[in-house]
Amino acid sequence: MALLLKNAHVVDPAANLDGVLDVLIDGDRISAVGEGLDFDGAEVIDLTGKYLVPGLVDMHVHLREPGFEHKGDIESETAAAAAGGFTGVCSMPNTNPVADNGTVITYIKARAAEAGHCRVYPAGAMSKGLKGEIISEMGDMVARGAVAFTDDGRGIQGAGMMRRCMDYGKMFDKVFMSHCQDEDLVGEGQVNEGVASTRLGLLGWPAEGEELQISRDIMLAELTGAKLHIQHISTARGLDMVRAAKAKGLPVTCEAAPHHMFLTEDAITGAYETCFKVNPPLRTAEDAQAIIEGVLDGSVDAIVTDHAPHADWEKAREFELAPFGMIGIEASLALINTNLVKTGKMGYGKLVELMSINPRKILGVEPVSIEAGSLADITVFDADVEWTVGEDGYVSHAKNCGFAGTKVTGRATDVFVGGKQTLKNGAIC
Ligand SMILES: NC(=O)N[C@@H](CC(=O)O)C(=O)O
Ligand SMILES: [Zn+2]
Ligand SMILES: [Zn+2]
Repeated sequence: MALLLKNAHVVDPAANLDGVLDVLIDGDRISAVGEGLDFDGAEVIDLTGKYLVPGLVDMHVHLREPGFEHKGDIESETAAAAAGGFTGVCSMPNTNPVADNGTVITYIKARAAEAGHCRVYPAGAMSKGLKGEIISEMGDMVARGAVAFTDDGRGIQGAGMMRRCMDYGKMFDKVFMSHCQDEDLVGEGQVNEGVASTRLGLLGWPAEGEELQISRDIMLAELTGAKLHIQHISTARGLDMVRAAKAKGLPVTCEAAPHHMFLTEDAITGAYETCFKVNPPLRTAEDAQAIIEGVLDGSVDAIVTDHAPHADWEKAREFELAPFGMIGIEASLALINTNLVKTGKMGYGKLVELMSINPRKILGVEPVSIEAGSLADITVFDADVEWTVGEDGYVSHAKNCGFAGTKVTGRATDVFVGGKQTLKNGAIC
């Protein structure tokens, strides 16, 4: 049956739209956009007062399945994505078995289709077992639907190996996404090296441990001609390197997570606050400010969450023993709305670029826009509703959110994926 979405405030810079319109969906595609649309037999959904945008995509998410279902699984974490307003996510390969071959990619896609909450665009590992030694089965993974390569969870340590991955893999025309961490320099680092590590008596994870690999990978992208995307960028200097690469015309993009913009190392007041243990670590206030400025000036291409579910018992340990990572996919839209849009720093058009248009572009997946013929992947949100992160629990299997208790404004109400509703009035369908 056709669906007629009435009276929403449509924002889509790609289609040059910013105003109240109706959207007609027929099957999995949008069939008309305009004022006062009518369609015989269509189910009508009134969206007066709400924003309607091309479906949001979070290009950095850990779904944990296969292998770490005690943290979360494809069903629970894609449902959390829908609750957060996302129509698609890019899944990271640090599962067990690692997503380093076509069979695992096929498994992830099949489980995601079965769950039906959002699209999953799987990233395949660059190296077998994320060991940084042998190139993964890149061609086989691409043939089964992998959209990008990354060893996320770790970085490729050897520059020669990274070069070989890029040289070999660039024939598939996919982006190389880099988790930048020089393991020899970072060692057992727990929190940002400097004031936080000194104050807490924890080993430091220096900014240089990230920046060295950002700089290396930019040089290797130039050497090989491969497309490079820097993951979860967290330092001012790292971002300047990306800026310089872009100015040179290199195919380099980067992403940033809300926790590296709106939380700093100062949030960690005790050695048991493991919800703030993330990789790369929360940095200084100056770094966080620089990342926000990068988002506003276009140096940061995409907002991601690096949604990283962990079990309570894994996080309820001493800082050194707890795993790195926090969840974030249910709060991301609200955090950006609250801190960047409602404060007047940017508009919804920019939000759509950062959370919808650019992620699809970087991943090379079919673009979506609010116009006839486009896939009907659509996010609808209430920009003014106030709520507190975590107060009603999470749809995610995990609770390790560094923003728990934060008052925010704005929340997704309805999500459509290929014309099928996956979130209805804030409830998972
Ligand atoms: N970011 C994190 O702190 N953790 C991620 C790994 C990663 O993204 O590098 C995880 O898999 O838990
Ligand atoms: Zn990472
Ligand atoms: Zn990650």
